[in-house]
Amino acid sequence: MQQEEEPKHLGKVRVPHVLTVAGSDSGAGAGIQADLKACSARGVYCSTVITAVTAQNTVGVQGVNVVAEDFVREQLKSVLSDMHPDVVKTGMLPSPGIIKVLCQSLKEFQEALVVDPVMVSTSGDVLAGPLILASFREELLPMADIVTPNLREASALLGGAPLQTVGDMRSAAKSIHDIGPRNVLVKGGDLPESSDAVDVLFDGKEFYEFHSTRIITSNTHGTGCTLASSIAAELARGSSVLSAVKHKDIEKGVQLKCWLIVDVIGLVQSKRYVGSALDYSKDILIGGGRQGPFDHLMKLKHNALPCMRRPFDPSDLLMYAVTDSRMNKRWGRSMSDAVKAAIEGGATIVQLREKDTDTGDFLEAAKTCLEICRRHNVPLLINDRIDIALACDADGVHIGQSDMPACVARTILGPDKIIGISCKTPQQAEKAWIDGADYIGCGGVYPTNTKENNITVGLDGLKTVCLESKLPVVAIGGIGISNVRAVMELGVPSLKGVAVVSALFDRECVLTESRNLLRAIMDSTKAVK
Ligand SMILES: Cc1ncc(COP(=O)(O)OP(=O)(O)O)c(N)n1
Ligand SMILES: Cc1nc(C(=O)O)sc1CCOP(=O)(O)O
Ligand SMILES: [Mg+2]
Repeated sequence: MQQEEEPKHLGKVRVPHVLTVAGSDSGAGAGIQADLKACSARGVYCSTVITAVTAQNTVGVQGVNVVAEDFVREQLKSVLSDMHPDVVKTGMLPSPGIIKVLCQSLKEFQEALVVDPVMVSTSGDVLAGPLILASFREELLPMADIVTPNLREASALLGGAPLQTVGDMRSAAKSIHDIGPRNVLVKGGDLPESSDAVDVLFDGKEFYEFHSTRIITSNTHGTGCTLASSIAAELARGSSVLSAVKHKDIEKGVQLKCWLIVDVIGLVQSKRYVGSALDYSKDILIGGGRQGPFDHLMKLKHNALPCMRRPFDPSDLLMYAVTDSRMNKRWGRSMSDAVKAAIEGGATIVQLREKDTDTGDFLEAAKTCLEICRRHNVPLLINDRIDIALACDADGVHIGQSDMPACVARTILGPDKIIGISCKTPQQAEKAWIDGADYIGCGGVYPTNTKENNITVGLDGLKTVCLESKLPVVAIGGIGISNVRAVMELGVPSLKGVAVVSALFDRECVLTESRNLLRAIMDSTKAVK
């Protein structure tokens, strides 16, 4: 009997999807490249139909090569007929013919439409002439769910009178609405003499003003594309929210403008996102021109810090200092003072293990500790708290068997962060390896007062785990200057060092204890060789 074929979509999740129809920017600050990054940052898939290839950098636009209309049609057909995006977002549309082709395709497929009427680049280069303007007005705008002109574009769409006040923006929004789009967002980022940035939305009935603090930066290339893409992404994500809101309100018998609610929320979120990315990117340097790109994913600076993070090196586990807030309190020192002293005494890796510190205080202290660690090229891990590790961009986390599963932590933290897992058995060590951990902590080697109800595995238990482990091992639990030799002299290659809490931090002078312990570790490793 022939087996029935399993439906291809079974068990798969459909993800929100924006198609951008725009030009490529070789400098990657605007255009297709900005749209891809913005959608990715907002958690939405982005497909691309390229209308033109520009030679462009932070100085300006040096050249434009328009893609043939037929080939734009072919790209549109490929994406729309197969991938069914939720929203189409347009950017640079360099010829009336391309606008016509796009409008024909959109009529066939009926997706929601966000139009960013790109006419003048932020460097001042004109990207669309009068014929294109006419096509925008006559063909594309009447189909748009939302159009997002800046002051110059709004002025161009309406015959050229400059917009100088919020009042002018309101009138312009209304006049553009008369052309046919359902919503008009006039962006006032360039409005003269205003301390905050004001955007005006008109939905055909009411005006909404969105105020945000103006961010003083020259890294603004691609802001318009990014905002429009982000709005498209929010719309793509919101299609299910929309039906949920509708359903709830029909049940309550309340009349609500559902589309607008979703859209206004989406706009606020989009503006907030662009503001955060601009603020983050104020001090990044890419290119020598007047207007640089910004960092859509807000990650680039991490790699540019003076002490760059390096890949995990198992020999970092040699003397692993694990902090304890109660001990620091007892001895009247801050977390960062304790960390600094341990590092100066030779700690090769640090873990912040703070069981009773408030989240806000923990985060601030972690940032300070991270600066110290980066300066000394010592990795900093956070115990249990993946949120804190992410928030301060620590080098990784240490988690136990009852904490978040390591494979989930790996998904959240990505491939570059260090993940350590506590293991007491070879089976746990095997699972840690499968789950993508970088090292395991094995203990308690000796009884300890630092961790309540901790099972002691002894030197034998440690040795068994080390012999089976495919990952490097650090020993923990009751280890100090008096017994470190016995641990290190097990001489199993996977055993890379010892992790200690009280032997360093429940002492008067962390620096002295660290130096002495390191000397003892070094002596015992020499003895093993
Ligand atoms: C290096 C190292 N090894 C083991 C542990 C213990 O982690 P866990 O089992 O999650 O217990 P808590 O530390 O969270 O009490 C560790 N922290 N570090
Ligand atoms: C945090 C921790 N984990 C352990 C384990 O066995 O997994 S023992 C332990 C406490 C270690 O503190 P001290 O060095 O003061 O004994
Ligand atoms: Mg834990």
